[in-house]
Amino acid sequence: MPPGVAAIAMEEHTHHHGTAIAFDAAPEIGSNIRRAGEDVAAGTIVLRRGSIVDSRHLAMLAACGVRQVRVLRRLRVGVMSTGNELVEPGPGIAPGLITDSNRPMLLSLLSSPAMDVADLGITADDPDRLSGELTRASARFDLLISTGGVSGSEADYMHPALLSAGGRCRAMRLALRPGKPISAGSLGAMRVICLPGNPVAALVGYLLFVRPLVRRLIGAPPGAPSPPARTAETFFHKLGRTEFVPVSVVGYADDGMPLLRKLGRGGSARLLPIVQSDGFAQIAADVGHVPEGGLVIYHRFDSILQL
Ligand SMILES: Nc1nc2c(c(=O)[nH]1)N[C@H]1C(S)=C(S)[C@@H](COP(=O)(O)OP(=O)(O)OC[C@H]3O[C@@H](n4cnc5c(N)ncnc54)[C@H](O)[C@@H]3O)O[C@H]1N2
Ligand code: MOO
Repeated sequence: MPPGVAAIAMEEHTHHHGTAIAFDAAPEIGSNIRRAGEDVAAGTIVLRRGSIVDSRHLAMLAACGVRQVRVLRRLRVGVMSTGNELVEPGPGIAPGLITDSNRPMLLSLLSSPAMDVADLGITADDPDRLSGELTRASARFDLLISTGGVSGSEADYMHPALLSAGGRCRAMRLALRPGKPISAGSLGAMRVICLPGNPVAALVGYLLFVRPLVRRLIGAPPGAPSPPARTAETFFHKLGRTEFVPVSVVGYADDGMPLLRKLGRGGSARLLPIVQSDGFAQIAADVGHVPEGGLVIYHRFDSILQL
């Protein structure tokens, strides 16, 4: 800015007459001038310790001429599928086999600049191999997420494998549908969450247990609670387990809340309803059928699938 300039007028609001310039209107003193330090005065705190650095902060740091900041190291997370029946996605599949859909889902759910997420592939239902994988993983990761092998039948080995590797583990049956069987524990400093194998059960387990834990470990504040919504029809529900059902928004109630309709027959192994729906409705364990117009919690996929 040349010294002594009091205001800037836009060229299109002026007229040239030879070497003279006429203004359409007298410019206000200071107009169209950005003064050094106007946005950030010297001494302003632009980023506090403990902040999650996102794109806005990167712009600010760059604008302040900062080339490096100290950050926490990334959380190291391993994702493993278990099951003899599992194969990698690809065209065609032999009878009796199942394509591994949990791993791509979890790897995507966990992708974040705050984390280094490693794909540990598929491990067979073999207690020694699982235990070996867990031991190797404990030297590399802060957190291991597995799916499959937790429902407690003879061929479910996550719980025994974690114990035989020298870890701690609790096998639980939660009042949750889908997502009843789940195990959790640790091996050395590595935390372990063993989600059920059924894909929708794995997703619900991720949302309820993995996501909050990961947010805490990377220093992010707890996610905002999901809001209530109203049912557009009766939601039949058996007492005893909190249920997550795929729903679509079909309109808005008089009070402005979304009106939800169930997406056909859900189920813990069925991916199509969750792809065709907008989110999950959560019906509490101690609530029976929810009548038309009744309240449920509505977890929108477009917010809960982000970390
Ligand atoms: N004896 C019992 N059996 C089962 C119980 C129970 O309480 N007692 N609970 C049922 C419920 S509920 C669920 S959920 C499942 C979860 O069991 P597991 O974690 O042991 O899972 P798997 O048997 O390994 O797999 C279940 C189902 O999901 C398929 N699967 C596994 N991994 C994947 C993957 N990565 N991608 C796609 N699909 C996967 C697997 O092939 C099975 O079909 O247990 C019930 N049984
Ligand atoms: O409860 Mo399991 O998690 O339905 O399928």
